Amino acid sequence: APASTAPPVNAQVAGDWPAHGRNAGEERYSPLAAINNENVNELGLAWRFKYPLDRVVEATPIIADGVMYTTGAYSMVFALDAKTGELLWEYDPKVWRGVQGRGCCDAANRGVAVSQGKVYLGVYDGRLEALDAKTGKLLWTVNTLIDADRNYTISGAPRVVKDKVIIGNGGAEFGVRGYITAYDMDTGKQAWRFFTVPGDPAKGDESETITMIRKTWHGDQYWVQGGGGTVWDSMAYDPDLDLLYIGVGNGSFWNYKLRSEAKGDNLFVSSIVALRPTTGEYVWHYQTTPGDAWDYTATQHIIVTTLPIDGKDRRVVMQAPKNGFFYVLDAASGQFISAGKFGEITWAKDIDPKTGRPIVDVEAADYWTNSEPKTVFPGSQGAHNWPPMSFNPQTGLVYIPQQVTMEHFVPQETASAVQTGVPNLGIVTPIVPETLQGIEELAQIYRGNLVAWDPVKQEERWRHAHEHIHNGGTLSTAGNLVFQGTADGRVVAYAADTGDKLWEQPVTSGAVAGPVTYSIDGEQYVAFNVGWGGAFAITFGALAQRTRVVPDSNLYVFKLGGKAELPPVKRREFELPSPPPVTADAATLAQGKTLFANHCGVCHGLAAIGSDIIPDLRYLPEQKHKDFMPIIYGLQSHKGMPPFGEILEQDDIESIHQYIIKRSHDWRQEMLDTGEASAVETK
Ligand SMILES: O=C(O)c1cc(C(=O)O)c2c(n1)C(=O)C(=O)c1cc(C(=O)O)[nH]c1-2
Ligand SMILES: [Ca+2]
Repeated sequence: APASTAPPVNAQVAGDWPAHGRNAGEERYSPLAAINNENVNELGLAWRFKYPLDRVVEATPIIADGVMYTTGAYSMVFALDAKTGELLWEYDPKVWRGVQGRGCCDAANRGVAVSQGKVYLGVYDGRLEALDAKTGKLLWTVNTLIDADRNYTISGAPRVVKDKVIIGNGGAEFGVRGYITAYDMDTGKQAWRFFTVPGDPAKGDESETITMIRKTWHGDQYWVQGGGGTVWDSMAYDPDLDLLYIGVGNGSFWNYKLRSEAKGDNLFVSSIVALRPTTGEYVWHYQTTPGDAWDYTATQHIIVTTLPIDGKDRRVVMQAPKNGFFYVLDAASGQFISAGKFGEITWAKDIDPKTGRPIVDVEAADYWTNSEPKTVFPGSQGAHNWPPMSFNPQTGLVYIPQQVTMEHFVPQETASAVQTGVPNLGIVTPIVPETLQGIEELAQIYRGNLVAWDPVKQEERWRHAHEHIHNGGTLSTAGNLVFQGTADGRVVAYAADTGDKLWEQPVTSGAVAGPVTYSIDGEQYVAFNVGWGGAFAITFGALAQRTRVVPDSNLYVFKLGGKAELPPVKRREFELPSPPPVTADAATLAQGKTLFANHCGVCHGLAAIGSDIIPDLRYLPEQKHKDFMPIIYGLQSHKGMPPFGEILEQDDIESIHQYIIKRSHDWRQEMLDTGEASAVETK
């Protein structure tokens, strides 16, 4: 095996899944082959763990010394006997659920890091915590946030590199300044902090790196808004080069003109940056989308491995960011080696092989210069989002949860000020169709694919089409297998070389997380976290509801000949809602529509179409209509409904309520007209 398969911790234990991407380079490849393309159809359930909350599950479990550590919504941690599924301990960081309003993308958590008897957890509200791996007892906690008034959240998994534990955060859709911080893994004492974008010039630059990148920003607004560049998911480490690679997110505002007068590259937005893990010192960067204006984060999974390039083994960094190009870079220098289109792209024609810069299609994608709305591929969900890919050194292929997305970018003329709990993009909130027919038309475009990509030739080897986008991450093994869960609630195994589908099992909900494999006492297991949620599932409910999956979050562990009973699989049936009458006039409804889009749609679904993980407001029961005002004022903040009392006036709330009622009637009528609903009237 190439050097890159040496895991960072528990190096000797081939059967473990000791770190987020299994090894330091995060290949998500396991050398285990007891389960293989010959026998994978004999997989049966070994055990299952039911999460207490039927909400989003994005975690990659860690398996070390026979224990599995996984997380559910609101950063809750569960330690399970990896052989039996017995719950050993659980830890609830008691996140105040109302902080949900500060998150763009659901109460997600992508898992913990485990090292030397400690479990490290990034908490949704910005804490980083260390727990005793044996007992789950809290050992230390630090607040990683620099500004309590800004909308920072943590969804990502911390990484342990040498003696440091490292974590970033999210929030670039709201207006924050991105950074990443390293803490001493024993004490939690801060070791270093690396800002990804420049801050208030009056306060001075924190480092020469900040002075360097400030030259790529223009105007006097970028730092007021925060600039973005959040490090909300990917990191990888190369032990030989001693480099930490971080994936940096989109700019804030999205709108390039409002953010930086449509000038400059805006470093390190949408970049991969290499740092010294001991000091946080800058080493190199590669920017995938200079002057990003489309939420083209480069936070997607980073893999460090060795590839044969022009006949010579070369250490490389690979990424398939939202922007649709697959990149191979030199791991030591960041030098551009090659790129290929793995997604549907209209924003750029190609990458200039000499400079490594994209050739932007101004006509197709520039919505800011002439304030002209543009429809651009990919959209903000990306050609690939956070669900991790995997690299199999045997086939030489990367397995990408690819997707086709697009977006109508409608620019705002003037910028709004940052406000707690309010997204702030510098564009009009994305529009989705309100009618079933419109949704079906859009759904013909929004498609997911499992793509097997040859990173050396930069070409596709095979693909499987999925009905929906936002499918799960991938795992590849020495058993010539690729595993992936799907948005419509299946877990599937494919042959890694040919792509033949070999095994499939329906499960209780949509699967978005990356699966893992491990072995105990000579027996191999494959684990899938299943729990529908995340940005697409909640915000784009119009499309996401088509999967018909219901919130029913479980961790499924399979083995050859497993005999445990699978729970019944239910799918959503659309019933007829029975809303109260609409009493508002057209102008009030129009106002309600805009307010809903700006304040409610992120969680309850644009156009008030929800996938019912977070309540689908078209189906609000009578009592909730009665309590509408107190709920908006915080009556249910303990359940995740943020208080909007300081954000919305009573008239605003009334118009939002009327708009929701109107949408409920529209839906009811469509159900009747199309015969879609199961004929039952609901109360
Ligand atoms: O810019 C950011 O700070 C930020 C943060 C997050 C997050 O923390 O989950 C997401 C995104 N952006 C984002 O653009 C995105 O598409 C996304 C999807 C998800 C998810 O969990 O499904 N999170 C995020
Ligand atoms: Ca983003």
